[in-house]
Amino acid sequence: MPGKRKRHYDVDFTLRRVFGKRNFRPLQRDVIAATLEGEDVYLQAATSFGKSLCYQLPAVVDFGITIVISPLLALMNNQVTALRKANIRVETINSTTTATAKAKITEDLQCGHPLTRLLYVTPEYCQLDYFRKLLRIVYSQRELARIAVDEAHCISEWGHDFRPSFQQLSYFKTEFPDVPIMCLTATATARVREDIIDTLGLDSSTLRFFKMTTSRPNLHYEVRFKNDEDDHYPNFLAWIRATHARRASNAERVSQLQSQNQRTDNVSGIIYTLFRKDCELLASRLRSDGIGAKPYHAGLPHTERADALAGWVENRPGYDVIVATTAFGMGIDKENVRFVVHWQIPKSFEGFYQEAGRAGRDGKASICILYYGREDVDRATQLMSRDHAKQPTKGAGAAAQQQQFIHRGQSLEALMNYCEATNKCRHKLIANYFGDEEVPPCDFACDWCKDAEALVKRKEERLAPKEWVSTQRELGRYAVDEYDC
Ligand SMILES: Nc1ncnc2c1ncn2[C@@H]1O[C@H](COP(=O)(O)OP(=O)(O)OP(=O)(O)O)[C@@H](O)[C@H]1O
Repeated sequence: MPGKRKRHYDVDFTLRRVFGKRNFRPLQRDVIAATLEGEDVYLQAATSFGKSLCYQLPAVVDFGITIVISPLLALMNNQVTALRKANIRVETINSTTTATAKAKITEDLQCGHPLTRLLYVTPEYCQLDYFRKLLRIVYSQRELARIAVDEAHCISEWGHDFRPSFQQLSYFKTEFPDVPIMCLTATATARVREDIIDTLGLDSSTLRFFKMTTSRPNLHYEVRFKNDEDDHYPNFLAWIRATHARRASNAERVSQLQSQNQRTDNVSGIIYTLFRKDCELLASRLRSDGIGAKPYHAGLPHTERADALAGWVENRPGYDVIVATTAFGMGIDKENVRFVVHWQIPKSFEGFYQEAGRAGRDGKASICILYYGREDVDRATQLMSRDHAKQPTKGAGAAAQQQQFIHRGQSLEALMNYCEATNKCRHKLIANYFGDEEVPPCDFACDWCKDAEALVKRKEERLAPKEWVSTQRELGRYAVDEYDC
């Protein structure tokens, strides 16, 4: 119910009974208490911290309905499936919702006292007059409990260009000033934070601000150097085969997996590529080498994508590795992802951290490998310029888009510096980028801490010289016009 509240909620009981968890993780309880008291909340915490619980649990214990604004279809469907398993009344309206299901949800909202506890929608849906009318009915009955904006960094990253609906989310504070808002993200620099707060119309003097470390100590970060002259596929294939062999030779691990009804030959992972072409090619190459791999990109039919995601989430044979463009993964919670590989430098630092963050969500050691070649930095830059060229050059949003383009360039440059760095722990480099105050632990969990000298040597041996790359660039060698992404 909107407004400042003081009511007793048995959150520990609900945590155990409904969500099946024994204890809160550090600060989850405080975040939950703040939103239940009717405060606006900003929560920034590492990937896999457990941010979703911070709005899901209040939605279950509190009166009224929680509207969750989520940017991606797969993410919504993933969360809805998980919540339904816990018998929580949750719905989603998106392009995959059937007309019958939509009519039922509408009816539930129209009565003003919805039985639905959580409703997942896109920012685009929040713009529809029809939906806003329904929200006003619920609000008039004091049953609009809270608004949660998941993956809130998308407001800043996408809202200025291809998803302008994010910019319209200030509607909630204007129309329902006493309904608490919670925004959640794993990846926001100080500038992005300000942008989020500003766009949502939140008052920073009263906003409850929770910012935790971005550190993921169980992730092992590694940069592998490459150049255009060499195919790095054999390097990856050798690595994954060695991983399979290691697992098969560990009798204890094999019997543990068997007792849990898990396949012993399933090393679940994701490979991110910048281009659709690479994505399909790589998946088929892996399959022909006996590794169960499926492609996933926005150009594939919805049914094929849904099948790839479902097979991978369920650990089905033949679906161990997803080869995806960035259309995959944000917010997806699959616990046993043992590796995330970037086939070339991703387009932004935030994207890199988010995607790497799909690994090791069960807390077990997992590896994040980034194949870095200087030639690819040029390709990523060109891709960005190509996206930018599609934006209108005049009109109200043009200046903001120009600014956004500059920020994207800075983010890519920061990632390039991360890859080139041979003088600092990778966990520390990530923490620096996101402005963490704490120094992250790294127990030999990065290539620099493991063996700095060997890292320097590999870099010298494998990267193309800067001068050579710049000459090739001038010759237009790295044009990406033929790529679809
Ligand atoms: N208190 C808890 N005890 C045990 N497990 C928890 C707890 N809170 C959350 N989890 C589990 O942690 C995992 C990650 O949670 P969640 O998906 O909410 O992460 P997130 O912070 O949104 O991460 P990302 O930003 O990467 O999407 C989930 O499997 C969730 O069930």
